[in-house]
Amino acid sequence: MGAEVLQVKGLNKIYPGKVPFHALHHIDLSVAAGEFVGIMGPSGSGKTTLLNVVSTIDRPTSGQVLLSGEDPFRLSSEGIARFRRRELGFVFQAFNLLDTMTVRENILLPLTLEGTDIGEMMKLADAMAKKLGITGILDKRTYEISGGQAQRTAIARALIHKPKLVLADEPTGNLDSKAAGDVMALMSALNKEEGATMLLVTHDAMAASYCDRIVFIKDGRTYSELRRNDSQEIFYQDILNALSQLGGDRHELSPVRV
Ligand SMILES: Nc1ncnc2c1ncn2[C@@H]1O[C@H](COP(=O)(O)OP(=O)(O)OP(=O)(O)O)[C@@H](O)[C@H]1O
Repeated sequence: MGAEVLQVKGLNKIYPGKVPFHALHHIDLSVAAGEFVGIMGPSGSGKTTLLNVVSTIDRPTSGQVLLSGEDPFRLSSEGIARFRRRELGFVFQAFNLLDTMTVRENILLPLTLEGTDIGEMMKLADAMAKKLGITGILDKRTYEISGGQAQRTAIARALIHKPKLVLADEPTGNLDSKAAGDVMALMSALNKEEGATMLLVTHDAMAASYCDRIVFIKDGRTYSELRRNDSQEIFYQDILNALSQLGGDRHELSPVRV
């Protein structure tokens, strides 16, 4: 593990409104280079809010978010957009692929936007597709592929430009358990082999058990933390125990969103 890729310091987020809502209270969180960290907590605890602020989609009310020591919120709005495109990779529950494009074109999107040389792009796409086991579908359109293949495509797109940090919001939320396990195993392999630093939000203890460390949040505050020391099976049990201590009813901790 290297230097810290992400440092969140004393982060507060208050949603303004007739009745302002204090969604995050003084969050401190660090993610080291090469780490794979999961964020878990009951529904409404602030996980998406935290991910939105870390990903520069939303601004902190106070406190700091540093990515490799740099505060992106000091940039102009155009600068923030460029920073997000270059330095971050995103994987969403709904895949967010462009369905007028092929799998290859989707994977290449971050490089196309940077104007990378075409020959270089093709080489990178082929190498990334091989790692994710999607070489055979590179010329298909996204409506011709399965959910698991769509998420692998999204992961390839998130990693192709070697971002500093990959942010994943419920990446297994739309997948059956077999496809979810395959996708998490691939994310874990890319984390280990490529040294990709990853931050994952999930309700799913199975998905979380692929992480190195889980940070639990409750009511907008960090509540506890678990590190994986033993086998994945033991870590999975530890996560289930921590979730039951965290409280919330079964529905709130269920992987099914309504
Ligand atoms: N734009 C907004 N304006 C006002 N309140 C908001 C806004 N977005 C979220 N909230 C509130 O902030 C709290 C945290 O929401 P957030 O979506 O971050 O929770 P979460 O842990 O991701 O929940 P879930 O697991 O259900 O997605 C909730 O009480 C929510 O109602």
